[in-house]
Amino acid sequence: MAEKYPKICPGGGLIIAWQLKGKKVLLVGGGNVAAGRLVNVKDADAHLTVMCPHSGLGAEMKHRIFEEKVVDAYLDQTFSVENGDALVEGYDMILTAIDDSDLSRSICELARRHKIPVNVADVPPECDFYFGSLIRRGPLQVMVSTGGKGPRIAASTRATIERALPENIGPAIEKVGQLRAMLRKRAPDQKQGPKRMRWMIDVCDAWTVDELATMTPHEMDQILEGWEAGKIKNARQVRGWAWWAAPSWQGSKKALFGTCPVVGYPSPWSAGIGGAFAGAAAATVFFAATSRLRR
Ligand SMILES: C[C@@]1(CC(=O)O)c2cc3[nH]c(cc4nc(cc5[nH]c(cc(n2)[C@H]1CCC(=O)O)[C@@](C)(CC(=O)O)[C@@H]5CCC(=O)O)C(CC(=O)O)=C4CCC(=O)O)c(CCC(=O)O)c3CC(=O)O
Ligand SMILES: NC(=O)C1=CN([C@@H]2O[C@H](COP(=O)(O)OP(=O)(O)OC[C@H]3O[C@@H](n4cnc5c(N)ncnc54)[C@H](O)[C@@H]3O)[C@@H](O)[C@H]2O)C=CC1
Repeated sequence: MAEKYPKICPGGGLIIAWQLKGKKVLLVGGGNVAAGRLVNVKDADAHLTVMCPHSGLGAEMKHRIFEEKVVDAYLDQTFSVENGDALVEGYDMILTAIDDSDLSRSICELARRHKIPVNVADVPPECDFYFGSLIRRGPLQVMVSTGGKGPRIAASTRATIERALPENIGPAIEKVGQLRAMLRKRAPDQKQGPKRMRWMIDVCDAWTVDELATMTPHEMDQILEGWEAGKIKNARQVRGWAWWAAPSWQGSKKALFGTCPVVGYPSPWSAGIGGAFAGAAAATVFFAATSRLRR
């Protein structure tokens, strides 16, 4: 019997989209790993301070600090535990990416005392959270984690997922965001929540990713005209004959007759049709052969 409720699988981490906008992050270190952390936290709009002596900065970190200027504060100094309390004061998150695990552990203890969440790149058991292998397509974010067990496998799994993503997934989500905002304006009442959600689910399911990605504001208005009557207009109804020439239909043609971009096997449709023909041909040959034997 199928489980009624999802099974609890202990031993994982909590995968969440932590909102860091404007939060103060201290990053200690300036090598390649620190440069990777920088991308992660700046993608989340954090206020970032980098602490690392100038002589220790790698090429990417130098570029980020002095050319791209995405680092909000740069402190040209080494972290020392003697004045550690003063150094960590006021931060919302601390990240270390240094080649000194004793110092990493000390920074970790300091952060705990100050109740600041901390990630220590070289001492996984001490971390409050791990980083993962990431995909970013506009508003879409995918993270793969192996709980620290196999970072390389996290990266290769991420690459597999990346290849499976529809090309237009980012713009499609942007457009859905706009449509949702327009719907909230048209139907702002809290009590309409369940109807709003049902309607959004049905619209998202009725339009393909390519169709959503190419939706115009005028088409959104047309879809919204169906809201009061609880009607869901799909792309063919909104676009009429133009739909047949639209990129989404070209995409559907590819799905029917092309090859799968992930593993390279032919589309299930053409494979199915081809398989049926091949099956029929084989059966005919078999029948012909056996009937000849019978004769
Ligand atoms: C715990 C964690 C740190 C944290 O977040 O706290 C951690 C820890 C460590 N990694 C080490 C090594 C390698 N790390 C990578 C790659 C990545 N590592 C990443 C994350 C994490 N690595 C966190 C857990 C992630 C998870 O859940 O799986 C990724 C996913 C994201 C990112 O770094 O931003 C990024 C891929 C990004 C991408 O390409 O998409 C490779 C492969 C490569 O470079 O190609 C190798 C060499 C192969 C190997 O060693 O396996 C070592 C040294 C071990 C030693 O000294 O022997 C430690 C420390 C230790 O394990 O003790
Ligand atoms: N993805 C991950 O999480 C991975 C983690 N690691 C671990 O992460 C750590 C950092 O790796 P890399 O960037 O390759 O090392 P790296 O040796 O290139 O860089 C270390 C950096 O720390 C700085 N540093 C050292 N002591 C400091 C101090 N007291 N205050 C401020 N800055 C200080 C150095 O100047 C240098 O910029 C290593 O310990 C490594 O084992 C390694 C590979 C992957």
